Amino acid sequence: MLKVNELSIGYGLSQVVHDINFELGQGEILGVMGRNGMGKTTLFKALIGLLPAWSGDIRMGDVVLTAQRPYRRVASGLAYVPQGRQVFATLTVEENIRTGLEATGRKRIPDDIYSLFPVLQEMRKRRAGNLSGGQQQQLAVARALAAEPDVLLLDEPTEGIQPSIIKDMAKTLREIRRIRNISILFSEQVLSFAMDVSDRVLVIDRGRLVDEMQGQELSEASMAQYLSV
Ligand SMILES: Nc1ncnc2c1ncn2[C@@H]1O[C@H](COP(=O)(O)OP(=O)(O)OP(=O)(O)O)[C@@H](O)[C@H]1O
Repeated sequence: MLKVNELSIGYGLSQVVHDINFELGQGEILGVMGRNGMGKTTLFKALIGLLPAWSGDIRMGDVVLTAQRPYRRVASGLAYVPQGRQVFATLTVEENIRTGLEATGRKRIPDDIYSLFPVLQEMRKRRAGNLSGGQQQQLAVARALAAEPDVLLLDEPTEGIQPSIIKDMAKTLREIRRIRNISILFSEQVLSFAMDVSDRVLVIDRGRLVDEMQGQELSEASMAQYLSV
């Protein structure tokens, strides 16, 4: 599916991500875990094309995405849920979901979106700015899924969300994978969430991938040195 080879990224003269290599399998849920400032957001922005790669490449199957604009990457099957959600506060829920259709040329919201997120159907005429944090996160995921991606990128999906809602979100991601059979890459610091959803986890430390674990190997003990637990 998504393949990242020797990827380096930075800002100005300062390099933040160093020579990252990984591959996301078909239908796999893969986590990138690390503390604040380790380079997770930088990596995700480069994957979707909001930041240029300094070197290395990003591929979807045989298609090289590295120099493509974000909308081209969406057309190639990537979709991105940014950290902090960034829904359009003054647009309605339904209008927000429709913005996810733009790169695809399709007009119809896929049928499974409102069954995955019934609360969004109830609130589809409300302005997104009036939704709770958890509902906005659902909306951001729904908007990304409207593009019918093969790979869903989620940057710190639990940030600012209540623990009870975090459990629901883990369940929803597994359900999305079951229904759509897509691959999911997420970044995280919340260990319980990663334990709930991941097939596998990569650990990022100062911009380098330093460890890899299967989901069942995740524990407070195995991750203590990498997270603030
Ligand atoms: N626009 C920028 N210009 C310069 N340096 C930046 C910029 N954005 C981030 N950085 C630096 O890059 C490093 C990695 O930041 P990044 O946001 O990717 O980390 P993160 O792991 O996503 O952390 P967080 O959980 O806080 O979002 C940090 O040292 C940060 O200060």
